[in-house]
Amino acid sequence: MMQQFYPTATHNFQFELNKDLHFSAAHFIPSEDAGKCRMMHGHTYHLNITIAGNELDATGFLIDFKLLKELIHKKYDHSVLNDHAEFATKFPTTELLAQQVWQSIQHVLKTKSNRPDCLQVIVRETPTSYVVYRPRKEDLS
Ligand SMILES: Nc1nc2c(c(=O)[nH]1)N=C([C@H](O)[C@H](O)COP(=O)(O)OP(=O)(O)OP(=O)(O)O)CN2
Ligand SMILES: [Zn+2]
Repeated sequence: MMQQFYPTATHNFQFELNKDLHFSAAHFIPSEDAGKCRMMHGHTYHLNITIAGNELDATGFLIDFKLLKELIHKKYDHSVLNDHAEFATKFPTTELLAQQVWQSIQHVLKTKSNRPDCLQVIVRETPTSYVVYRPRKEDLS
């Protein structure tokens, strides 16, 4: 688990939920600028996902923690990130993975009647490197 202090997303929602999850995957960055990362290699990616909203569902959930894990872990664990359709025309950098995770989650949140939003995705690729992705206001529901 990414047990540390996280950068925080500022907002005025009443409820904020955070989910830590991790998955193992391989990738390569086939760019001249990527140095040794042009070669296939693997990481255990550690993620922190922030969801916020003012309304809960009938169960009293903002969103089920389990759903977030299912969405992301099932999709990427023990896979080659470059093989996924979303990385057919772009490289699976930490930045673009964080953006993609946000898009996958927000797509599902939009179907929920209580309409929570994903405000932040942190992807840690190595013990010393991580990215924080936050949507623009106009990207939210
Ligand atoms: N802005 C980005 N820079 C780099 C990315 C990236 O996704 N976004 N990715 C890589 C490589 O994939 C690499 O796996 C991670 O790089 P790095 O943090 O440099 O890994 P090291 O273990 O070598 O880092 P130390 O400084 O030795 O801890 C490269 N750059
Ligand atoms: Zn890498």
